Order: sequence, then structure tokens, then C-alpha cells
Amino acid sequence: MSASIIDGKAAAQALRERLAIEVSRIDAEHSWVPGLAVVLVGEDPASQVYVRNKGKQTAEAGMRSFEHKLPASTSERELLALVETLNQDDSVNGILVQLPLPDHIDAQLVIETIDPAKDVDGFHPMNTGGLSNGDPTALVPCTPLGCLMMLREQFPGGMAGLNAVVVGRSNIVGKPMAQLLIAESCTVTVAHSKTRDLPALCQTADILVAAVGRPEMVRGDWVKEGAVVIDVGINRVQLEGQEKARLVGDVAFTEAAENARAITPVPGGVGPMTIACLLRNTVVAACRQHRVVCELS
Ligand SMILES: NC(=O)C1=CN([C@@H]2O[C@H](COP(=O)(O)OP(=O)(O)OC[C@H]3O[C@@H](n4cnc5c(N)ncnc54)[C@H](OP(=O)(O)O)[C@@H]3O)[C@@H](O)[C@H]2O)C=CC1
Ligand SMILES: Nc1nc(=O)c2c([nH]1)NC[C@@H]1CN(c3ccc(C(=O)N[C@@H](CCC(=O)O)C(=O)O)cc3)C=[N+]21
Repeated sequence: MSASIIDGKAAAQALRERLAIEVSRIDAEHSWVPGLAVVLVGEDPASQVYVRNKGKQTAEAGMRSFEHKLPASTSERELLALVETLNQDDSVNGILVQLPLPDHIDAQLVIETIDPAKDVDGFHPMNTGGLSNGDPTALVPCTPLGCLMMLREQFPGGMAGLNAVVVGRSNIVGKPMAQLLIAESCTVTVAHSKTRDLPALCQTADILVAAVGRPEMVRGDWVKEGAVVIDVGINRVQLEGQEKARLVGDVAFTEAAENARAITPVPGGVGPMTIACLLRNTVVAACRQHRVVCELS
């Protein structure tokens, strides 16, 4: 089988267009627009690109974007004070603090300081707990939410009873992805660096999600014939003799596409959907804060 390629870029654009329509309806009927604050500490060049893309796409959807770029020397106390200010600011409906943070800052403390109602990353314990308890109002982390949206397109009849294997158990991708798949009634296995015989486990997967951070680790013969493969990995690899680094996923794409029914590419798969879901969470959070009904499907 030769896989169909899941076009995350197109899906993200379609979602952003729906968001823009909802934002202009809210503006017309209620005279406010959702606002997203993004906080970046330090100079990490890759993070700066994300922050720039987020700012641009936020504005294109008709929303307000507030960027706070702080030096790497920012103290934990200063960052917590900024978060408190954003919590109090009624024009800010969503707050994202870009991770990772410098070592001298306790990231968990920062996350727990964000008002759960404005936690559009879905990392606050109130939201992670809500997700695992099946609370429909919990804000869901953007990357797994984007993966779920693409999976739903692939399974119009639902995913109940399918075997899902999630490789990676991070708080930002692996664990919330597993929770979402449990809620879809999949049989979910979460693999990590201590998992024994990972290739054999992956071969049992009808749905295979790779969120590892190791370039092309998942090989073609790990993929069951007809499986749907979601590649979350974003790895920059420097090829010999080439000036620019290339982006590759955690899955060996060409090999895996021989066996899969459908697969996400890198770039152009999960990444663009992550940003679109961040904007979606901001619209949803803003509507709740203003106690108006959000007309997004
Ligand atoms: N497209 C997007 O929007 C996003 C992409 N990413 C990308 O996704 C990837 C994963 O990110 P993130 O979850 O934050 O990464 P983390 O480094 O936090 O987690 C990686 C996970 O992979 C597991 N792992 C590492 N090596 C192996 C191995 N050899 N075999 C099996 N499991 C292994 C680790 O296991 P253990 O717990 O045992 O150490 C860990 O659970 C990265 O490439 C990142 O850049 C991340 C966020 C968003
Ligand atoms: N608090 C927090 N929340 C996050 O969601 C978060 C974070 N911190 N830290 C970093 C990771 C990584 N991440 C990506 C988002 C979009 C793309 C993306 O848009 N990728 C494009 C293009 C990438 C490029 O060309 O550089 C693509 O895959 O096509 C990638 C990675 C969000 N993260």
C-alpha cells in the first residue's frame, strides 16, 4: 500500500478560516476580540520562529497578539510577576509561556501560576486533571488536539476498539495524546525509552503516534499494513555538504509510507495544526471568560 499524505497545512488553514469567521462574528455582536499573550524567555532561535509565526497567524485570524520577549537572565520572580499581570489583564484571554525555560526557572511553578481559564496550552494541573477525568471544559494541549483532529478525519466511523500506540510520555505530547485516544475508546499503549521490543509493539498499532524527538527512529517495518501514522517529531538535521539544516520527523517517512494507509509529513503535518489549535483554544477560552456561546463546531 502507498499511503495518502495527511495535509496538516491545509487542515490548519481551514481551521484558521473558521476561527476568523467566528472572531468577526464575536466582534460584530459583542465588540471584543480574543487576545493571546505569548511569553518567550531567552534567545532560542527555533522558539523565536514559532513565536513569530504564532503572532502573524493570530493577527490574520482577527485576534490580538501580545508578545513578551524577555532576556534569558530574567528571574523566576520577574516571570511569575508578568504571568500575574497577564492573569489580571482582561484583554488577554490566553497565555502561552514557551517551553523549555532556562534552568534557573521552575517551569512547573510558572505553569501552575497561569490562570487555568487562560491556560491555552492545557498544561495546568486543573486542565490535565480535567482531561483525564473526561471534563469537556478542560483546555486540551494543542499538539495532541491537532493530532486528534487529523485522526478523526481518517476514521469517519470512529476509532473505538482500535489499537493505538503512542511512543513518548511527555506531559506536552505523549500523555495527553494517550488520554485523548482513551476517550475515543482506543486500546492505548504508551511506549518510552524503557519499553522492550518497541518495533514489535508498534507493529500492533492501527494508530501509531511518534513523539520521541529522535530523527527517523520509527522504521518502515515497524508500521502495520494499513495503519495511520502521526509523526509529531520536529528534528533539525544537518546534512553533510548542505548549508541549511533539514527538518525531519521521528518516522522514516518514505519507508513508513509503504505500509501505512495514511501518514503526516514533516514539515506540513502536526506543526501547523498545533498553532491553529492554539488559536482555537484562545477563542474557546475567551468565549468562556465572557460567558458567550462559542459557535465553533
Ligand atoms: N509538531 C509539534 O507541534 C510539536 C513537536 N514536538 C516534537 O515532538 C518530539 C517529542 O517532543 P516532547 O514530547 O516534548 O519530547 P520529550 O523529550 O519531552 O519526550 C520524549 C519521549 O520519548 C521517549 N524516548 C526517547 N528515546 C526513546 C527511544 N529510543 N525509544 C522509545 N522512546 C524514547 C522518552 O522516554 P523517557 O520518558 O523514558 O525518557 C520520552 O517519553 C520532539 O521532536 C519535539 O520537537 C513537540 C511539541 C510540539
Ligand atoms: N508552551 C509551549 N507550547 C508548545 O506548544 C510548544 C512549546 N512550548 N515549545 C516548543 C514546542 C514545539 N512546538 C511547535 C509548534 C509548531 C511547529 C510548526 O509550526 N512546525 C511547522 C514548520 C516548522 C519550521 O519550518 O520551522 C511544520 O512542522 O510544518 C513546530 C513545533 C510547539 N511547542
